[in-house]
This record gives sequence, C-alpha cells and structure tokens, in this order.
Amino acid sequence: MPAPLEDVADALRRMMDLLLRVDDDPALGHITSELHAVSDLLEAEFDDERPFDKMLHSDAPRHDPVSGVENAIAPPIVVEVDSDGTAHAEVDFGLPYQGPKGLLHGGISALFLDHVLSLANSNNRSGVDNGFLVTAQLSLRYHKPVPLFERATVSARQTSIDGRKVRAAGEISVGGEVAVSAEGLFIATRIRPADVPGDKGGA
Ligand SMILES: CCCCCCCCCC(=O)SCCNC(=O)CCNC(=O)[C@H](O)C(C)(C)COP(=O)(O)OP(=O)(O)OC[C@H]1O[C@@H](n2cnc3c(N)ncnc32)[C@H](O)[C@@H]1OP(=O)(O)O
Repeated sequence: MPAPLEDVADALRRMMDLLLRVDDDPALGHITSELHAVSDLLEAEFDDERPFDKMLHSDAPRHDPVSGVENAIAPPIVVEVDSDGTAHAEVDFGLPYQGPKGLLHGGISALFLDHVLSLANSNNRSGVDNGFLVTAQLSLRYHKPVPLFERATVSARQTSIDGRKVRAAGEISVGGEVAVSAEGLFIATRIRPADVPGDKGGA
C-alpha cells in the first residue's frame, strides 16, 4: 500500500500533467489561490525537517528526480537489475518531459540514462574503491526521437572497472530500436559512505 507521501506526490504528478493541457485563462486565478493555501499548510506544519539529511539517510532513495516515489518530478521509474547486472526500466514519458512537439526532451534522456547507468554500476561494484560513484563523463548519441506516450525501455550495463574508474553503457529503446545510446565514466570519490554520519551506503 503506498505511503501517504507517495500518494501526495502522485496527486501532484496528475496536477502537473493537467496544467500542461489547459490554456491560459483568468479562471485559473482561483486554482493559484488554492495551491498557495495547500503550500501554506505544508510550510506551517512540516517545514522543520532537514531535507538533505532525509535524502542521505533513507534505506532506499525516494527523493531523486528519476525513481523517487516521493518526488513529483519523477515518473517514477522502477529499475530492475538482472542476474547478469543489466539494469533496466520501462517508462511512458508524458507531457512534463516534452522537448520538441510530441517528443522527449534530450536533456531528460540524459538524466534517465545517467541514472540507470549509475545503478548498473552501483549494483556491480566489487573491486571498486568504497567511495560514492559519481558521473565524471557522460557521452550521448541521439539516433532517433523518443516519442511521448509510447513505452520506452532504459537499460544499462557495466563495461569496465579500472581502480576508481568504472564505465557503463546503455540506451533508450522504443519498439525494439535504439533511440539514444550513452557511455558513461563514473569515479569513486574519496568521500566514503562510512564518512557520512548515519549513512547506510548507496550510490
Ligand atoms: C537511486 C538514487 C540515486 C541514484 C544515483 C543517481 C546518480 C546519478 C549520478 C550523478 O548524477 S553524480 C553527480 C554528477 N557528478 C558530479 O557531481 C561529479 C563532480 N566531479 C567530481 O566530484 C570530481 O571531479 C571527481 C570525483 C569525478 C574526480 O575528482 P578526483 O579529484 O577524485 O579525481 P582525480 O583527479 O583523483 O582523478 C582520478 C582519476 O580519474 C580521472 N578523472 C577524473 N575526472 C575525470 C573526468 N571528468 N573525466 C575523465 N577522467 C577523469 C583522472 O584522470 C584520474 O585518472 P588516473 O587514475 O588514470 O590518473
């Protein structure tokens, strides 16, 4: 059963999508007031948490903009990792991710590939120094546009480990054809998960 915060994020996702479908209209003034009233309530009742701490210390990240179930910006995707280490997720991109008319924004492709490449590496890090893996280089090739409202698959696999340097490659495919391909270099930082008070590890 979804947690209340997941439900709220889901409601917000629905609203963001609807707002991209309406025309500019003075009647929207009343919606603005209602939204501010909800935000005022949230600010008054729940604004005392330190959000960075919450993100760092959760067992499973729930706030990132790709798979974060509590982040309305995220669709969110569910990334599965196979026994061979391939990470993959399926997603139907909607209007909030539009770039050219009816097509996925290229920067959003980069965001999703960065995330899934990163997870392919995080789940295969034996032999890698025990620091956070961060993206040092991400190279993309846009072969075909990614249409909105069609099932896209984002997949990635680790390609090499060389000390602190870990590489991965992946792609976004639609209808079995590669639309965007990516290669990434990730580097284990000198900051180790154990150096972050209370942290349980992670990417
Ligand atoms: C589910 C929840 C979350 C899931 C994960 C989502 C995360 C998605 C991934 C991200 O978005 S991470 C955030 C974006 N990335 C960053 O903010 C990284 C910013 N850059 C850095 O912090 C540093 O530049 C970096 C740690 C990458 C490297 O700094 P260092 O001082 O540790 O590197 P150093 O100079 O010691 O170099 C180590 C090796 O890497 C090489 N290197 C460093 N930076 C490089 C680079 N940018 N390109 C190519 N090679 C690089 C360097 O040449 C050297 O090679 P050798 O060992 O062969 O000599």
